[in-house]
Amino acid sequence: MTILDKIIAQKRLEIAAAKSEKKQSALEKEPFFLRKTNSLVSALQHTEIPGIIAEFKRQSPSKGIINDQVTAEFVTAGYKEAGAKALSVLTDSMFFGGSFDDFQRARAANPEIPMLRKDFMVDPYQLFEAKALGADVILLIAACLSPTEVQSLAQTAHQLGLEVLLEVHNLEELNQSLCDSIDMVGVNNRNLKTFTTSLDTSLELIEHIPEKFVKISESGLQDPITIFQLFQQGYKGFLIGETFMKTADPAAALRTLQDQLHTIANPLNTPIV
Ligand SMILES: O=P(O)(O)OC[C@@H](O)[C@@H](O)c1c[nH]c2ccccc12
Repeated sequence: MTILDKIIAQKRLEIAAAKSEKKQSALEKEPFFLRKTNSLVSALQHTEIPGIIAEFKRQSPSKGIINDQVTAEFVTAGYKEAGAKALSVLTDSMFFGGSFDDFQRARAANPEIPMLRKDFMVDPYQLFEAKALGADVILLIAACLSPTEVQSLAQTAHQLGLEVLLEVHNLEELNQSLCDSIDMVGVNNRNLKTFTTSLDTSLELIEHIPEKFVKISESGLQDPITIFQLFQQGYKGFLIGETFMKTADPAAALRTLQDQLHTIANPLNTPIV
């Protein structure tokens, strides 16, 4: 059993429990359910420097605890202030230490920015949950869904006004799971079996992703020059968690990266004396 299998098995148990506690019809009555969402596609489409999607991530199966000293509202408000184009907040508790509470606190602190509910989505009920939490975007991971499931979850997400980010790790997943109902393709540089990250994944897959999808590179990103190279290859968004979260002040780490990206994009923009 791979770690992904374990995560999905646990997720199905959690979903069954959640359904018996709160019906889908009750989720539809929650205050955020009818909220108009913020578009990640529009936020990334016309960006002149790499668009950073800054993630709030307390822990991961590969690294254990990354940061347990900070709150979601403090970090995400700092991320926005530092120039993040969007936020990603983990809601999986068992493996990533996230929670609905983290998501809601981040949402309340940042009403105007696109927010991704980062979790393992396998059931339409979770899309209703995402909407009720105030999410704008959901993630569908090709490695744990059949192509038919990707398509039907993506369609339901669209009916709820949520945008869809499809995550792939290799060409096979890309070819099998890509469909018209998704908005963005995220290439995950992390191999889910070995947990190692290789940016070659992003470099190799880019030419196979049709023009119309906004492209996002995910995981293991740190170096501004590399991020800029991927941007020049066609990636608009960059999903970054650990690089920021492993520091005492994640928003300050993002600010440094944003400054470096601006300098690379505009090297002559130094004051003339
Ligand atoms: O912390 P990193 O290496 O910057 O990676 C962020 C993000 O890409 C990663 O958390 C992630 C990508 N896809 C996922 C799916 C589930 C949980 C987490 C993830």
